[in-house]
Order: sequence, then structure tokens, then C-alpha cells
Amino acid sequence: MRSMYIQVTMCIRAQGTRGSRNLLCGVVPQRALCMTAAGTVVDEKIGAESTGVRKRGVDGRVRRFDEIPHTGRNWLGQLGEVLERRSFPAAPQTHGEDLQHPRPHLQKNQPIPVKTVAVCVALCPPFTFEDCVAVFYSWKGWKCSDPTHSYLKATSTKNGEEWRADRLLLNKEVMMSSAVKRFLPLLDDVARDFCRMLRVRVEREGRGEEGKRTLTMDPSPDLFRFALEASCHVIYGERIGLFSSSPSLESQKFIWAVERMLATTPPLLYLPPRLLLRIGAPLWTQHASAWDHIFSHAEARIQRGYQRLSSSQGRKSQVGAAGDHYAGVLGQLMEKGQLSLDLIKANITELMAGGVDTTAVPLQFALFELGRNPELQERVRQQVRASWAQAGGDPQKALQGAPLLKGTIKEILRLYPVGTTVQRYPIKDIVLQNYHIPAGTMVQACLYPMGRSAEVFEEPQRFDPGRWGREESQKGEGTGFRYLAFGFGARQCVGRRIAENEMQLLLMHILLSFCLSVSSSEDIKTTLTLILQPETPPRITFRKL
Ligand code: HEM
Repeated sequence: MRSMYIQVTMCIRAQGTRGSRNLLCGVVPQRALCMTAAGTVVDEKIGAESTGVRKRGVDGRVRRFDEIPHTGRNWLGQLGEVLERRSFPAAPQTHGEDLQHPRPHLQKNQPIPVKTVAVCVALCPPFTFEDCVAVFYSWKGWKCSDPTHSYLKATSTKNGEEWRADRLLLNKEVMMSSAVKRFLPLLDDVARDFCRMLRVRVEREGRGEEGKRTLTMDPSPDLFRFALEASCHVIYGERIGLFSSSPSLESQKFIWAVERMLATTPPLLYLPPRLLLRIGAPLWTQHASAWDHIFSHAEARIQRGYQRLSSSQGRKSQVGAAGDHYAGVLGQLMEKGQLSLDLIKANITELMAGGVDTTAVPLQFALFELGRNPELQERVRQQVRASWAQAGGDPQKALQGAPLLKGTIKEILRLYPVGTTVQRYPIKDIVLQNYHIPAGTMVQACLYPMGRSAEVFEEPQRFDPGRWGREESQKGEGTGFRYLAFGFGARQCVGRRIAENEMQLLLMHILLSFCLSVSSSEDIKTTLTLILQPETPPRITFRKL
């Protein structure tokens, strides 16, 4: 058996098999169970029939789904218990303890992988390589089915091959290397502007002698603006001016809408349905109006896209030359015209909604980790400087020559996975940890404890961007499925290339311009709302280089 294990949470038998990762969850749990250590035996019968994975069991019997040990409490009780403790302790979790305790996720001082109703039952036995293959290759298309928005319905009703065909078209504009080449300069522009703005701010508000001033601040609001500006630039092909001292009213309204949408999502997701019916109306109204604004923002961009497209076609027919201006993902999709308009709107809106806090938050953690590891910071900076000098201003070349930057992002997402779980509903019955898991059960790979498990990573508590380069060179036995921060396979994060490049470029320009430090090297306490984030945003000291 391959030696790779990942931590996995247990499963909720779901009434429906559709939900959403980023948006509202349409899954109502029928029951909540917690899986404890079960060894790694899988019997031939169900295992072979359902997953094709053949393993020999100790007692030759695959245990039934309802044999999975659980707390015996209903999900509401469990939710109450989980809600009492809203943060992940920084202390490492030892895998062994996990396995012995019947309710490990509810023990004091143990990391709780997730906190939704659906996942408060989570737990983490080791998950084998074959299990991973079984889960991630038996994907099923599912998307948000928010009934209020026809755009989302356009995607939510698609499943299987139909969904996949659309996704492959979208991948061409956001995932493939030719697309990355097109949008990378746009991200680079925004990252450079961010640093320019920060330099001015440090000079104006910082302390110390001129030219070497330092400024200590909470960068989280600026990082949020950076992520929104970068997303708009790549997706709509236009800047919305969030770094200016007086952004337009339209931009301010848009940022408000995105903030509101993100802030109101967790309570709407986590409140039990009955409570939601009683107290959720104002929340829902705010949430819906925030979405309305985000949709109307997208509509306006699409209208502009049409105008741009028709004028460039007009030019083309006049002078016979193709317009060479890159008009963002939206422009590309419209120009190609392979997806229906509803699908373009749905995908664009989902890209906008999924792409802001998911990158802004890991950037906070990255600045903190680089700040509290000064020697390592210097090593990354040296590599970045050398690569930047050689690249002659080409951001793509500069990133290629600085693998430690890529390692920094992977390391941040290992320790602080912004989405704490990856979920699948297997389309066929499978066997996990010797338990029979019926088709349609929500199975969650739990990234937080996996990233901190000594069974999976050597010295898991050490922030070591170099580990990923070493791992590449030893590819083979047991190295797969360690990096699941963006999910896996056909359903993996569609914004992955945007996110990776956006974060690397910003860190690159920051390291070229500033030395980072933090006043305390104590671990950051984290909390889980919709995503994993710092309980209190870390304050970072920026010293101009
Ligand atoms: C560090 C940043 C990010 C992380 C860690 C992350 C993580 C994830 C994960 C784990 C999934 C589910 C994948 C799976 O089930 O296999 C996902 C899906 C998704 N992400 Fe991201 N994401 C990030 C940034 C972004 C950005 C920047 C965008 C948009 C520009 C985005 C848009 C989406 C969308 C639209 C989906 C749903 C894809 C689908 O179901 O087809 N994400 N993301």
C-alpha cells in the first residue's frame, strides 16, 4: 500500500447531492456521524465492486455506514458544542491522539477542521492513497443552486459531462498556460501599484529618517482592496481605482457589496434552518441586495464588453486587423462566444465572488510568516532579486526563477488552508477506512489537520517553503495528494492560476521594496467563518529598502 495518508473528515449522508463550495450550501444533513480510527482494512467485496481498489481486510468484513462511531448526539447538539469554540488552537494535533479518541474533533484544544452544520462532525482518520483516488476520481458536478438567481441556476442545473464541457471552455481562459501568459501582466500592474501606494504611505506616515522609514500597520484592508482590484483587472479587463485616495462612488459601492456578501454568508450557512427562518430575514435581505449589486456590476461590464466587441469587429472589418488588446476573461469568453450568455454571467460572477478574500487572507498569513522568519525572508528575497534582475521586467520569467516564492504560497496554504475542506459526493458506493460509504454521502478531506500532521509532513510546524522543491525532486512514492489547497481534478479551483500568480507577484514586489517584521513571533490564532482567517489580523512592520 502506498504510504501517503491524508486526514479525512467524515461524511454526512445528504438528502440532496448538490451544494456549493463558495456560496450557499443546499445540503441538509439527515444525520451526523463521526468516524474514528478504523485501521486501514478494506474488504474485497464492496471495495472491489465499488472502487476497484482491492485490499485485504483483517476480519474480512467491511463495516456498515451506521457502524461508524459517532457522538450519539443530534447535529444541533454537536453544532452547539462546536459553536462554543470558534477558533483553531495553534498547537499541533498529534495524529495518534486523534485516532484513540471517540470524539476527537470535540476535544478541548484539538483543531476543529470545520464548523458548518455539515462538517461539525468532522474527524480525521488516516486516509490512504487509494481512498484519495477513489474519492477524487469519482467527482460529480455540482454547483450552487441559489433559487433567486437565474445565472447561478444556469450552472447549477448542469452536471456530469455537460458541466465538464463548459468547464473545459472556461479553463482555456483561466487555467491554461496561454491564458496565464495573457493575464499575468495585468496582475503585475496591480501588484506594482499596490507597492507604490504602500511606499508613499510608509514615507508619509512612517517613522525614522527619510528614505528608511518604517510603518507598522494592519495590512488586511489594503490586501482586500488589492485582491478585488486584481480580480476586476483580470476578469473585466479594467481597473476600478481602489488604490486611489478617493475611489469612485461606483467602486465604493462595489467593495461594500462584496464585503457585505462575504460577511452575511457564514451566518446564513451555519444557522440551523429553523433559527434562520426566525431571525434570518434581515440577513437574507442584505445578502440578496449585495448579490444584486454584484450581478448588476457584472451586467454593466457585459454591456461594455458588447460595445467593445462590436466596435473592434467594426474596426476589424474596416482595416482587417485583429484587435490585440486583452479585454480580460470576460472579453475573451464573449469574443469566442462558445458559452451561453447566462453561463458567462454565472461564471464571471462566481469568479468575482470566489477570488477576493481567498487570496487576501493567505497574503496576511504570508506577510506574518515572512516577518517572523527573517533569515528565511532574506533567502527568498535574494532569490527574487536575482530572478527579477535576470527577467528584464518579464514578470512570468521572474516568477519562474524564484521557486521559493511558489513554495511560500504552498507552505502558507498547508498551514493555513483558506478553504479547510475539499468535498465530494461519490457517485458510487466506496469504502473508506474499512467503512462502507454509500453513494451521495458528503465526504470531506480535511486540510487543516492534514497540513499539520507529522505523518504527512516532516516537521509540520516548521514554515519551510523549500520543502516543496525538495519534494518535487523526490517525486514518487507517497508524495501525491499532499497539496490539496485548491482541490483536485476536474472540479479543482478554477481560479487557481489567478490566485497563485496574484499572490506570488504581490509578495515578489513587496520583498523587492520592503523588509518585513512582526513584534511578536507567537502563533496567530485562527478562526473559521466562511474561510480560515486570523482571529485578529496581524500587524506587520514595513521598512523601506
Ligand atoms: C488561495 C486562494 C484560493 C484557494 C485556496 C481556493 C480553493 C478552492 C477550493 C479548495 C475549491 C474546491 C475545489 C475542489 O472541490 O476540488 C475552489 C473552487 C473554486 N474556486 Fe477557489 N480558491 C482560491 C482562489 C480562488 C480565486 C482567486 C478564484 C476566482 C478568481 C476562485 C474561484 C473558485 C471557483 C469559481 C470555484 C468553484 C469551481 C467549480 O466548482 O467548478 N478561487 N477553490
